[in-house]
Amino acid sequence: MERGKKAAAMGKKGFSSSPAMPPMSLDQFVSTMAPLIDMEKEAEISASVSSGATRNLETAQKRGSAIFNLKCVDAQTGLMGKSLLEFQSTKGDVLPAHKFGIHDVVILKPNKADSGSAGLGQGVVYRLKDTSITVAFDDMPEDGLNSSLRLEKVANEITYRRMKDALIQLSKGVHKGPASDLVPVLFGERQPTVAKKDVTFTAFNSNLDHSQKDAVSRALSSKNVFLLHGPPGTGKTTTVVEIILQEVKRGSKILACAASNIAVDNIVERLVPHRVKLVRLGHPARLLPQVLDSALDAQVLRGDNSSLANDIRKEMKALNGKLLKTKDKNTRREIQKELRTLTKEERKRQQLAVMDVIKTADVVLTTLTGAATRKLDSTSFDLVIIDEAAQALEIACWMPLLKGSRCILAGDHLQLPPTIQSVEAEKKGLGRTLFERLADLYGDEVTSMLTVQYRMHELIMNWSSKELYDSKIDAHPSVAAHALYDLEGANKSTSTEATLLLVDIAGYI
Ligand SMILES: Nc1ncnc2c1ncn2[C@@H]1O[C@H](COP(=O)(O)OP(=O)(O)OP(=O)(O)O)[C@@H](O)[C@H]1O
Repeated sequence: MERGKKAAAMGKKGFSSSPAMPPMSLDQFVSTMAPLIDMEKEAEISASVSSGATRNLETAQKRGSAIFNLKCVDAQTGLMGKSLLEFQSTKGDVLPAHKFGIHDVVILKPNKADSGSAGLGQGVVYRLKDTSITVAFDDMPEDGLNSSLRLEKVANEITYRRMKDALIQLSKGVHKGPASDLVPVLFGERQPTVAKKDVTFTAFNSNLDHSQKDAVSRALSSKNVFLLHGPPGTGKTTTVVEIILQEVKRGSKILACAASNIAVDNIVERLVPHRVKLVRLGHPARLLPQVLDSALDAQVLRGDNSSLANDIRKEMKALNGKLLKTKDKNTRREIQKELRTLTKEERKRQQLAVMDVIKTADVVLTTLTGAATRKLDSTSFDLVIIDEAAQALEIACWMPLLKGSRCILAGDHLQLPPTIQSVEAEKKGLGRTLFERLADLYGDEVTSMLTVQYRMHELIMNWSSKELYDSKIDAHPSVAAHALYDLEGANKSTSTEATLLLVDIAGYI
């Protein structure tokens, strides 16, 4: 909401929410961001246990970043070979107060283990109820499950390492590689360009409104960068999906990302009915059940190389059995040699299986952090699309951007900014997004704003339209006058008839 206030106070200067800042050079960006990423990492670490500052378990428990006195009540294999372990409290029905969330990375330890001790396994929170927590582990922890246990939340250091790596790549100057022509445009050293002829297209979605069609056409014409500015409910994701479909039709290979897993899954779900060749990268515990079929792990399991790897594993199991029974030194040496060869072959087959899937996909979808996976090291893309770009740190956007020669960012920098833990890093500019920076740098030249909203009554819309969007937003007739009592099962009454009630809360908070 801070953004809204800021923009309103500034007198509606179009799509920029902050005073125009001088363009930032690549060198300035690198030198400003490096210490800010460290500050943010420290802030996150101090809010978790296991790695870094907070070694005091009592404090961790009070803060909710460790849950003690757990028992394992169920162990199942699922989610493409992952082990799903369910834990409940040994001390009562409801788990103690905690701050664990779905998708958090956690370590399982014996209840009484020292704070610095190695855990029984590391996994990802898959399901959370008042009375239990289910964690997905890559491998079943070998022992210790029958004793009293605890879970510790781990700071997600991989994200910071990957952001730092992207910064290092940028600092070296990106003269080669897929993004070599894009980087100078995104730092104002070279002007953005567009196709000489207007691009016409036949829409897959016949309901697109005029602002959505115009945005798709401009996106298709852009040669390096395009900003899709989507105020609330104006069909930003609907438009992103249309752009992806049009680009696939043109033969582009696309990397589509967003900061959150849910936003990525949202795009996957909308592409699947169009039978696009796509793959969703990411830990299966973090994906919506309805997109699991598109997951890399699921597709790898269906591939030829994967079944070969499976055969090899069976062969290795048999050889290991033989090894246990054999006493003769020469025979043992022979078996061990064969096992080493098979291990290499199995790893190669696994890698080939992954590469096959990625190579044949027209659209690869993942989170921004996921785009830095080694699995994509040798893959480049014609287009990188980032949804929710105004809620993502700029440095996080660079993880996918370094893999492509063109980019489209979709978002609304007049809504909530990215969440930042370190107050100091925020003050020093970590939260200034690439979307906002490019909107300041190039404005209308690279931006289209969607102007029809499909979500709210026009009375609700009018305030934000007037204060933030230059009164350019219209309510679609299907929602412009819809009221609560129009909902199925709702009765007409004074409270369902009112559309907008302003309550003065002065004195209440
Ligand atoms: N051209 C259209 N005709 C009819 N309905 C539409 C159209 N475009 C979008 N919608 C509907 O409007 C709603 C919002 O669309 P979408 O999720 O694409 O918007 P968004 O801008 O990404 O949303 P958010 O504000 O949550 O970011 C959806 O229910 C979608 O089906």
